[in-house]
Amino acid sequence: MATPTRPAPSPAALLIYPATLLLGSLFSVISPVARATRDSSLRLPKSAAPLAPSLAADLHLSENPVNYFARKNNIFNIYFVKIGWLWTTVAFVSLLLFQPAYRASSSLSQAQQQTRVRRALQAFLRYAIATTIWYLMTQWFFGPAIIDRSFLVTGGKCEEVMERAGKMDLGGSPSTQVETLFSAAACKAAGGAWRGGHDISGHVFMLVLATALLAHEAVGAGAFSAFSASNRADGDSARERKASDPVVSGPMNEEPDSGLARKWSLRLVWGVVGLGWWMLFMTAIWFHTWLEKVSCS
Ligand SMILES: CCCCCCCCCCCCCCCC(=O)SCCNC(=O)CCNC(=O)[C@H](O)C(C)(C)COP(=O)(O)O
Ligand SMILES: Nc1ncnc2c1ncn2[C@@H]1O[C@H](COP(=O)(O)O)[C@@H](OP(=O)(O)O)[C@H]1O
Repeated sequence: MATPTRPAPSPAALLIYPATLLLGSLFSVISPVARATRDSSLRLPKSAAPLAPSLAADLHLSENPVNYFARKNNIFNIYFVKIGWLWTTVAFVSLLLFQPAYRASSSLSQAQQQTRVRRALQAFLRYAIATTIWYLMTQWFFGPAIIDRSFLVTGGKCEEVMERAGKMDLGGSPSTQVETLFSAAACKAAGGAWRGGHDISGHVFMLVLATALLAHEAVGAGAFSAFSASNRADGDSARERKASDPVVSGPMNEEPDSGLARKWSLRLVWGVVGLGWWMLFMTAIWFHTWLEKVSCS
């Protein structure tokens, strides 16, 4: 029997992201609570309010809205999303350390050990690529991040700071000035308003990337463990197989895994994925325009 070492999750599963954004956006339009929050807290011209939640975000008007998740200072935003890549990294490392699919051990044949090391390296490469993409899109791209640059290219600017820059010399090197004016974080820190352009949601981008990466890895690692367990239960037929067959790189003759760490690492990963999905849904309801949300998923 061939061993399904890493069943690939179906690409159709990715449809959950556009579906989530669509559902959140619909909810934001039809929910009386969402409408009431917008109408009372935005204090924007009535015609502009439903179309411009990101404008409200810029103006810091969503600090005490009715719904807890519509607040920028909600605990999940501060301690989970704002340091989301750290959570992603911790969850990913726990998979690599504790899932039998990646863990080499002395009780395995050499061929099996090599297979696991190769698998772990491939997983790390996937993580490194995702980390690089996240970094370039949201943190730094030879200066301002790609999301910030796309905002500027589409006509956005840091309004208050631009005005002040017109009145006085900012000092420093030319690159310091560019950093000061052209990144969303620097603009908001300087008390400016990041307004006018197409503001792709960094939250949506990061949450989609992180949850897809972790879920993809967890499905493979979980299936490997389940297969391993079912093979151990079926001991007689497993013993009939050739333990040293290097082609069959599956887990049928492998050591019993250290159950607790394996279970908890999967729980951590699915916890991060679940909370990530929930925060994505909240962003879809309370923040950004339709186009800004959809353009980064
Ligand atoms: C060319 C090949 C290079 C290979 C490089 C590979 C690197 C591999 C390993 C390197 C280890 C990196 C470890 C990263 C550790 C971290 O977790 S970084 C610190 C944590 N920081 C975050 O998680 C920040 C997450 N937040 C954001 O990105 C933003 O807040 C946001 C969610 C995008 C929202 O943006 P706002 O402006 O706040 O709206
Ligand atoms: N689910 C969520 N919960 C709380 N705040 C959110 C959020 N999604 C987006 N925001 C806030 O909305 C603003 C735009 O975020 P983004 O462009 O990343 O989607 C950010 O404000 P701040 O930059 O003032 O923190 C961010 O913190």
